[in-house]
Amino acid sequence: MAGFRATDKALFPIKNIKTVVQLFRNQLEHSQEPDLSLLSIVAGVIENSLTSRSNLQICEPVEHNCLPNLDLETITLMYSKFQTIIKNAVEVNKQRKYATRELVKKVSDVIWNSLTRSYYKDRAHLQSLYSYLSGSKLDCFGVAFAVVAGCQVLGYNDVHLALSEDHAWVVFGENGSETAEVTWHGKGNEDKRGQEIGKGVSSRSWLYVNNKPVVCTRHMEVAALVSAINPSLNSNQDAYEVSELQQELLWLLYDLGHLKKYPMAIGNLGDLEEISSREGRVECRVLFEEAIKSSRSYYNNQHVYPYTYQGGYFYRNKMYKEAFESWANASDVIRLYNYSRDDEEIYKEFLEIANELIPHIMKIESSGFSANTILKKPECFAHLLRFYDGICQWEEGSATPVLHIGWAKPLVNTISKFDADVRAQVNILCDTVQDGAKKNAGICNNNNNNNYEKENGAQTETKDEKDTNFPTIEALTAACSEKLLNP
Ligand SMILES: CC1(C)CN=C(N2CCN(c3ncnc4sc(CC(F)F)cc34)CC2)S1
Repeated sequence: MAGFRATDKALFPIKNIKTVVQLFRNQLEHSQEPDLSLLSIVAGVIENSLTSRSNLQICEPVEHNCLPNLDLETITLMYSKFQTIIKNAVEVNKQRKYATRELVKKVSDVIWNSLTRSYYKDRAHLQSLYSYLSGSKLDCFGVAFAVVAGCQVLGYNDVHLALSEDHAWVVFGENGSETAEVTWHGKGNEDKRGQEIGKGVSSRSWLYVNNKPVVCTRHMEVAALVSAINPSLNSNQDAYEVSELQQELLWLLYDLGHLKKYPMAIGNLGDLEEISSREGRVECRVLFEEAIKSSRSYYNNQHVYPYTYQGGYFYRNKMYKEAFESWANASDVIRLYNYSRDDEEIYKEFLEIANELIPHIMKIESSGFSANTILKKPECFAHLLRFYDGICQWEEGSATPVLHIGWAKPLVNTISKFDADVRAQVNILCDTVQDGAKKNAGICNNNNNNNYEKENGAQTETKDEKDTNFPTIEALTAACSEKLLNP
């Protein structure tokens, strides 16, 4: 059983970050299960008190990492309140070892029906049990987390959090073989709570990551609540103590091995390290590489965010060739999915890369001041083609279109910045067509006569002599723009 033990209570009143980390360490290293409701309440109290308007007190510089007084009374009251809400609402059949779909749905209903009627769901700081217990508000992730914490209170340790890159649900039963929706997703969509995770069309959408979600252990659920800590004070400032606490807790979880199978949490830690790196720790660049390795090792390389974490890092550090490669790798992931209306988040990600970040880079690079400009590098052109090709292939076979005229101008603008002699050095190789995975007519084959069948997208490599068998880049560009202009 989990629990708020004497060794934990002895740490109160908690006055600094070091002691909060100690509480998490006690919970994580103790043989029993870490107590999700206790840790979520503690993290939530700290976050909300340091990011709420009311508390813009200037911390005593002496302590520097000063925290609001976390006294035992406050935490115990909320901890008991959550236990009472759950235990009073759900009678437990002691004989059952595993949760049933009815039980999971019942816990989801208890949380769902106790939420404030209507509130701005995308607001920050709505992810913790503190938010639920003090304001009856939770965001989409927060509802799923609260359901898992509720099932832990009832003793069902088979119920675990399953995470895609933009959604959360639960697994339960023997070997976690059952799945259930427990929260909503996106705006204006009917919630599917109680249903098992789609086997149909939706399962081929990015939202369900081709059935390769991060299925959490209890310890990884602690990593999820820590990852969900939101230090933002407003749209351009963070509360220093909150992000420092998040960084310390992520390093604790990293050292204990609980981030190994959690690419996004590793990426979060990489972002925090880029902002303020810790002595004696690996460079943030290594963390972004580890997140990619984790996705490749455990999730069949079906996750996009590890590459956009890395691409964002390269972009911010003016490493544009490397950024192009990361984004092309992200595009190689998305090309095998079918775009569905639930995939807005990743659509916006690719739209920003294609129509904001890449054009910005092209503008800088063609301003003529950069000596060793990427415009002379055929591998940069190759990465860009692979990036655009992946988005085109993403659209192919999808019920919902991806591209529209708004994509065409920046795309053609970008491609035309590379001189013919640079473009000529890019050799487009075609994979043999394989069965099974998403087949597609690449952006180039419907407009030229060569057998430009491709599976998993066009491979490109730089080659010095021009190879006449392959489509000229003009044909490719024409194909691109023709496809864009007449979808
Ligand atoms: C490269 C980016 C644009 C930067 N931040 C990104 N994030 C992606 C989402 N984030 C996450 N970080 C840890 N765990 C999770 S679980 C989840 C889905 C939600 F519905 F539960 C999201 C998410 C953190 C921030 S992707």
